[in-house]
Amino acid sequence: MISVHQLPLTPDGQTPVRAITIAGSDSGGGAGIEADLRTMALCGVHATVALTAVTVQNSLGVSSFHPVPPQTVGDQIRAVAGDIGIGAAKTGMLATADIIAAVVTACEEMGIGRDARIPLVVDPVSASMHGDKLLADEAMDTLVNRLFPIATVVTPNLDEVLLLTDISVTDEQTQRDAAVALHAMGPRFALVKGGHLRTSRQSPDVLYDGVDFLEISEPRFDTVHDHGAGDTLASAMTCALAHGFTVPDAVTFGKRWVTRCLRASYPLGAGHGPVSPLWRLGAS
Ligand SMILES: Nc1ncnc2c1ncn2[C@@H]1O[C@H](COP(=O)(O)OP(=O)(O)OP(=O)(O)O)[C@@H](O)[C@H]1O
Ligand SMILES: Cc1ncc(COP(=O)(O)O)c(N)n1
Repeated sequence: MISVHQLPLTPDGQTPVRAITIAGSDSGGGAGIEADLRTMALCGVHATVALTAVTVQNSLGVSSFHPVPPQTVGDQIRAVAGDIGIGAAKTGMLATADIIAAVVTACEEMGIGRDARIPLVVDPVSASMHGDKLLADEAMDTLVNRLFPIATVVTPNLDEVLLLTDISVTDEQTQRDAAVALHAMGPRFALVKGGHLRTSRQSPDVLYDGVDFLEISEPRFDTVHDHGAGDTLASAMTCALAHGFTVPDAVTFGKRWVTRCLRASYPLGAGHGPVSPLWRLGAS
């Protein structure tokens, strides 16, 4: 039975497991790299970073963003993987086609990807929860043609599923159909998140490996404070992979983790507050 307390914390003075998040910064501290750093720290993982973009963002939305030069994004991955070493990698907001291409090149060089030593979780972030674009329209093809084929697992939400596959997920069957269509794009596993399936009292996520489906379901919370849920799930999965879990076990761990973080989410600003891993510190 996988529990949210399962990942071991490292004793003082010893080097913990390491992971990298390749993602954008959220100035409001709810999603993006800031969410990844919180979850990774509280999963006992030393988080390293390849920053892809600076967003101007708060609880009400994203007003603008500024991409980091693609060469600098790739060089951050090379610098970290070549010295510190990483057990697993995660991508979030990638902003432009040129950044995606630079990430793919650096991952291939450093042994990151589905057929390499270091597993790669790809959260194909296309827009914020407020509907503000975080990926250039023309970058979708590069995401699918270059990044998906090297992904260990892709984790789209239902809006991203619609953009990627033209499938509108409304029930279990269409969620499975979408997982099959996404798997055909090249990742080893496709995870279709059911967070936006508001008709259900559950929040079912479906994982597909080309043969078997695994449905991982937890209770649904009626809350508007769910900012950063997707990043938190993907980061927790990345931590579990860095600790040596299989992909199905990492997804099960990540799902339990994000559910616990949704239970602990809090209001912030006038809009959507963030999911919170701070419960792990023992406050609630
Ligand atoms: N209201 C909710 N109650 C329970 N679980 C939820 C809820 N909303 C989302 N989840 C779960 O949280 C995880 C993230 O799902 P979601 O579909 O919200 O991703 P996302 O839209 O990419 O998140 P983000 O808001 O960070 O972009 C999934 O495991 C999903 O099932
Ligand atoms: C930098 C960055 N990365 C990802 C998200 C998606 O998160 P959400 O869907 O909760 O807005 C975001 N808003 N900002």
